[in-house]
Amino acid sequence: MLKMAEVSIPYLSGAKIKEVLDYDELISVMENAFVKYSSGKVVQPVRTVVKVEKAEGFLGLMPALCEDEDALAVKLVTFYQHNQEKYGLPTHNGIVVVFSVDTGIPKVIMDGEVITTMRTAAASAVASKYLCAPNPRKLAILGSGVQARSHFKALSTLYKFEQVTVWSRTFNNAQLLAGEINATACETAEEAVKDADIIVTVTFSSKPIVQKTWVKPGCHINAVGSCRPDWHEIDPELMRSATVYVDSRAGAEKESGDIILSEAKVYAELGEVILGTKDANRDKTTVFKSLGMAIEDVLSAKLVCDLLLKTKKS
Ligand SMILES: NC(=O)C1=CN([C@@H]2O[C@H](COP(=O)(O)OP(=O)(O)OC[C@H]3O[C@@H](n4cnc5c(N)ncnc54)[C@H](O)[C@@H]3O)[C@@H](O)[C@H]2O)C=CC1
Ligand SMILES: O=C([O-])C1=[NH+]CCC1
Repeated sequence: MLKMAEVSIPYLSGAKIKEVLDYDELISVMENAFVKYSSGKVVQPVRTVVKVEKAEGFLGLMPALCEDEDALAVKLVTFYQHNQEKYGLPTHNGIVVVFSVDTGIPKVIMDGEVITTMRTAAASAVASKYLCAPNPRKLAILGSGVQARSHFKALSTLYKFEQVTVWSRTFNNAQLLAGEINATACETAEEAVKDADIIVTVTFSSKPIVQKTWVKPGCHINAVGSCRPDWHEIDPELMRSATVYVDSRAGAEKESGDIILSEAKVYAELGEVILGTKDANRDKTTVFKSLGMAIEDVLSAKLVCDLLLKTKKS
């Protein structure tokens, strides 16, 4: 067995990861991540976040261990909301470091951007699968960045939508995305969400972008932005009147402005619904408040290792 000083740690690029990951497989890996988390099989402290005042950015430290899955890793991720407009760079960047559970020696370092992009959308797909009413016809996407695109792809693996609408702060960006995915660009968020069966909120807004009176009763909302305690994307009235599901109660209580500012009650973790210990209120308006969990990254990274190491050997 090699000692740390003798190890040369391989690096897997985002391009390599993109070649091997697909949404079908990731959706089932995310389902397992939620189950393992909500059955107490995961050691995962709430994310440590360092604010980078100068750039209005944040660095998040996200470790997790799941002995059942022989998986120990940490994601280090930055979210710098002005990167795109200032530098033409992605707003989320990072790496995942995978360790041997047995020896604690780092095995692989890999890009964290592609994993973040894809696993977040796969997580929302799992939430939609369990929480939305049967046969959703209309999808509304609020936001037109990286997650807007990945959510469209992930949700399209589960559903054939008759109508997809896009709203973005800048109408031109909504049009651009709508052109790519054959959707309708809307001038207002109200118009976009009208009669939608599934709504995805994927912006950096710190103020609500969707109001209770605009949404069809019984719709399902994947609320994916607003990962700070003083940011929210969803109208507090809507939060209080919906059945609210989260990825992690501990994370939601500390990090989610949508929950903290509205004082909405969390009904269940998504993992509890999958386990069957909490109901999926499909006939009611449901919100899945996603903050992102380290175990999602850890199990995604394990999948990448399995796929790429297998590919290498054959
Ligand atoms: N829950 C989770 O696991 C994850 C959540 N996120 C969050 O999802 C959101 C979207 O992420 P990406 O698509 O990667 O970012 P992005 O930078 O690619 O896209 C952001 C979108 O938000 C819009 N936007 C920015 N400021 C806005 C404002 N004040 N009002 C309305 N729209 C605004 C931009 O125009 C753009 O359409 C972010 O809040 C991000 O932190 C991202 C990764 C994981
Ligand atoms: O889970 C994650 O990686 C993130 N959640 C919000 C910003 C990044």
